[in-house]
Amino acid sequence: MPKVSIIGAGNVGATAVYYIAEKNLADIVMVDVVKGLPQAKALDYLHAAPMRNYQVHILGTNDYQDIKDSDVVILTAGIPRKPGMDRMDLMKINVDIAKKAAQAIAEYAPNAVVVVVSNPLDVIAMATLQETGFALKRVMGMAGVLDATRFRYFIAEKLTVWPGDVMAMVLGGHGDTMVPLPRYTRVNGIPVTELIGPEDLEKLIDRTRTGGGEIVSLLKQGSAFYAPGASVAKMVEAIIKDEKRVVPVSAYLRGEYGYQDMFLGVPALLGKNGVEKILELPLTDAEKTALDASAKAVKDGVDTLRSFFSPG
Ligand SMILES: NC(=O)c1ccc[n+]([C@@H]2O[C@H](COP(=O)([O-])OP(=O)(O)OC[C@H]3O[C@@H](n4cnc5c(N)ncnc54)[C@H](O)[C@@H]3O)[C@@H](O)[C@H]2O)c1
Ligand SMILES: O=C(O)C[C@H](O)C(=O)O
Repeated sequence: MPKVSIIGAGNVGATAVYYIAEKNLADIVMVDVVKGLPQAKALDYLHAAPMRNYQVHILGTNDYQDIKDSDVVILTAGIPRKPGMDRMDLMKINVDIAKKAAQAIAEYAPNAVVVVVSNPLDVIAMATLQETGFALKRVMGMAGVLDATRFRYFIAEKLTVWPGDVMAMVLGGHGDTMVPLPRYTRVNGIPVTELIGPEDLEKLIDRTRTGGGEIVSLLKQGSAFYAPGASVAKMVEAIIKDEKRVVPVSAYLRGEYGYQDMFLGVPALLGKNGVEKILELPLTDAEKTALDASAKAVKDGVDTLRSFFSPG
């Protein structure tokens, strides 16, 4: 049985456990700094095993050593935002948490593929890559799967069609500058641009961009976790089953789309080795301009990250 470890047994971490266990994908280890929390959640899940036919084991622990030899490690440790906050406002606290987790991952799970979830996503992915020293393709961020499923849902709701029939692509950083791409979005093969007019489509794009924020303002404290947990499980499945799925992933770029030395959401082929290939889509001038703006927002975040660690 493959082994998946989830650092952070909060809302996203524990929800990802649910989806992974429901599909019997892997043995799961949940690590958290809060004493008793991961143990209680693991036990609670195991109590459901007879009814839900779980064949996987679930361990809750405060000891990073238990992630030993994991195939995949998911990093969800960190604080979520509150209404009025931008994801970048979480950087200082979450970078420190991510660095500690990354050191433990490098020590105990040196062969793992790492999926970063903590925000600001594309910046924390960079910090995790630096701290683990892992091969570039073995560290990635989860964002595009979530942003695309939101776009898919909003389109399906508008058209009253089966949500699974909508396939969408969202590129860029995981912030309000993300770039949903209607030209690469289809309803069972039909371009969405044939089915929804430009004005209505623009409204759905805006709602996708601010989809996380909409939930933050409704919840009042904390952020989304059901769809994020399901997005994590989809990526875990693609990796451990070596599915070679094409999904938007925050991947380290070395010149793709014209960007260097940064994580950004791009379509990628996901398999047992991590990000096995980055697919470069032809973009119109308007799409590229929007992606440039999104990349700039991420780059500014990475510059801030560097300033935290520069001497003086
Ligand atoms: N990438 C995305 O699309 C996406 C989606 C949703 C949430 N997020 C981000 O994920 C993060 C977690 O969100 P959440 O709703 O689960 O928050 P949460 O507060 O419910 O859970 C976070 C957990 O991390 C734990 N933690 C803190 N420091 C730790 C450490 N050093 N080691 C292990 N565990 C530690 C906390 O005790 C807590 O249980 C936030 O930063 C949030 O912004 C990202
Ligand atoms: O919006 C947030 O802060 C959490 C997450 O990034 C999301 O998109 O739901």
